[in-house]
Amino acid sequence: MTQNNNTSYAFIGAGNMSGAIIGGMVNSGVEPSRIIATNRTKEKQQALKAKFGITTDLDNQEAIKQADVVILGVKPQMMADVLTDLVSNGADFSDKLVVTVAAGLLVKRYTDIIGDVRFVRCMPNTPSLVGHGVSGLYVGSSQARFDKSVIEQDIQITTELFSHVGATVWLKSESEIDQLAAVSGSGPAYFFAFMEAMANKAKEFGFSEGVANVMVQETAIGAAKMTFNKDKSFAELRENVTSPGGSTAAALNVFNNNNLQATVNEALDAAVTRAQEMSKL
Ligand SMILES: NC(=O)C1=CN([C@@H]2O[C@H](COP(=O)(O)OP(=O)(O)OC[C@H]3O[C@@H](n4cnc5c(N)ncnc54)[C@H](OP(=O)(O)O)[C@@H]3O)[C@@H](O)[C@H]2O)C=CC1
Ligand SMILES: O=C(O)[C@@H]1CCC=N1
Repeated sequence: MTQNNNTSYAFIGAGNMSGAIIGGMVNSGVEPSRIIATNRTKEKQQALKAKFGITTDLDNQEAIKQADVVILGVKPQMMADVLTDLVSNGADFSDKLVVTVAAGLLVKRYTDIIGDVRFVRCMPNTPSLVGHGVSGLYVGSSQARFDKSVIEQDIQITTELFSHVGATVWLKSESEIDQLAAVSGSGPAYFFAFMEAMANKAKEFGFSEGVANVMVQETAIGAAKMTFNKDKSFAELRENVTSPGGSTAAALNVFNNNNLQATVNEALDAAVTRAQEMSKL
């Protein structure tokens, strides 16, 4: 099975992450009738149906039956129970490509429950919704039992799927997923936290909430867009804003005196450590 205009997708668990991927897929032109989503509570499903026109009226078993690619989008803590329940109720993954987006769960944890099926681990991020996602991808070593051509096809199908919502990065070892997650998986939250802090200070200066938000939003998107100019590194772009002895230099000195790089290093290391801990739970 190569991905084509008929490939169908079932998202099991339609929360924040699945919703972002589904939205990004539909926005990039994937036919909504090829996308099924299930969720434990019905409100989120109904919202996705209303917004994107996808199919949401099937239960997990029927959704899996009808799909070529099954995307597992429940919380890591729930994954084993959800899969055990599916298998004990007869779910058959043998002709499916199964893709998980959960953090901190090793491939073996899945294949121990659902068997040695065709399997890809993905670490996406929520900017998938707006076509600027980053998806780290890893084909499990248990895939060694499949023909090289099957694995290559699965790599192609998954690359095409996640290319609909942004950039794809194939990883050579499963441990790299935790590192990629610390950068791009969790990364949007770091930028949101920084934006929140800047907007709070702008309001403290006396700007209205609306003006504070616009200043921060436009600055963030403008700065991000400028980094796609391949002629200039992040450091050069920073230097271009920073007049020697000027006000930007005064602000950056505060960040540096508070060890910005060391703080970022410590935060990303903490994310990796937590993902590693989760994989052992
Ligand atoms: N959010 C992010 O930025 C990222 C998340 N991830 C991964 O994505 C996964 C989902 O995270 P996120 O979307 O944030 O979490 P959410 O809680 O938003 O989504 C999980 C969804 O799964 C549903 N669910 C639970 N049990 C079942 C079931 N038996 N059948 C169908 N649906 C079920 C929940 O329903 P209910 O409405 O009842 O709670 C919920 O809507 C996690 O494994 C996380 O590690 C990966 C990268 C980034
Ligand atoms: O916080 C989490 O566990 C997931 C992984 C990356 C983003 N959200």
